[in-house]
Amino acid sequence: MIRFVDVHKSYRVGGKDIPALEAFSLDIADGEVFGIIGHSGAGKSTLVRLVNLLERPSGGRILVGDTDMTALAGTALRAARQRIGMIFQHFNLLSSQTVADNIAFPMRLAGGKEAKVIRARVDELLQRVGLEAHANKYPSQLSGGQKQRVGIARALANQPSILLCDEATSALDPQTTASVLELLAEINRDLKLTIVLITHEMDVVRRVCDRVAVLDGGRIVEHGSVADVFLHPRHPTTRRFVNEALPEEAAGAHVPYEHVPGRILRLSFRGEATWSPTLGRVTRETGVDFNILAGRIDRIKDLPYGQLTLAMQGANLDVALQALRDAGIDVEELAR
Ligand SMILES: Nc1ncnc2c1ncn2[C@@H]1O[C@H](COP(=O)(O)OP(=O)(O)OP(=O)(O)O)[C@@H](O)[C@H]1O
Repeated sequence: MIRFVDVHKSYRVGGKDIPALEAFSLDIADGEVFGIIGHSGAGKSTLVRLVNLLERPSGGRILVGDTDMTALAGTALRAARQRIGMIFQHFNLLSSQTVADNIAFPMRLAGGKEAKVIRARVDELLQRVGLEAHANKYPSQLSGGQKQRVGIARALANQPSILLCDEATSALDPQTTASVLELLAEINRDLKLTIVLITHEMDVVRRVCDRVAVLDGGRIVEHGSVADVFLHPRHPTTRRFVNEALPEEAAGAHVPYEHVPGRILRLSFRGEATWSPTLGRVTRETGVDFNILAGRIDRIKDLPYGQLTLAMQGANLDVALQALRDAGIDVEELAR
């Protein structure tokens, strides 16, 4: 568990304390992939760097498991940091060292391991990130995606229980982003490692995260399961992020409703409900008519979901809507 208790952070700039993060409390559970999304300057990097105390909070406490990180210094802090791996947007690899030496670096730094143990661990990590054939190359000979894989292998070297990802896919093209996110999801599943991932893209959150916090101007404005936040964003900032990932036109938001007869409703289906013919059954049983204005089926991490924007009409419409809700479908009225 990573626990932030009433944490806040200011930076001293020109003799003044400028707040970067307002007081917040947040729990991140063991083994989850937790996303932190926000625009530039929202405080994401500050938040993630508080976990391993690369930044010290101005107030409050940060607990990692039973350890109060804010109470640590010196050797104890270095030991605690070894249990927290980190990857970066620009990879931060040592350009004069080979891939294998970059991966071995944190183990050499920590000390106490024989060269052959380090070599075996490097081989294992190269295999995990799919870079067996590149051990003796230098970072400049690798693609961006391969560099980030080296960054991931290096972050895992000392068998951390937490992996912090600071905009880890922001410098990568969409296809490479997808493969790096897949690798992170696999690592989370196999190693039961907690991942804290910061990003400015909702699509990254949708693909890999279990829960998400939305940061705006140094405040957490919304947090919850990705399915809840993604399908029912409440705060305007969250809505903007979701709309960037799912352009509103695709959800039917710009259909001129005034010319469409009936009530305009958005139905959201999750999991099993995505595949069952509930809409057909309910409309048949209640004699309600519907017209599909927009729709999609996709996944939020491993959860299939669907959203349909419908114009519905009929004397039994309220009965039909209740039957849909009873079947576990979220029903939102967009216009009457
Ligand atoms: N070392 C620092 N000294 C002074 N101010 C800082 C420092 N680091 C960050 N800030 C300020 O704190 C606020 C939050 O910055 P932070 O880097 O955490 O945001 P961010 O959401 O990660 O943005 P980006 O995506 O651009 O990195 C910003 O106003 C920034 O200017």
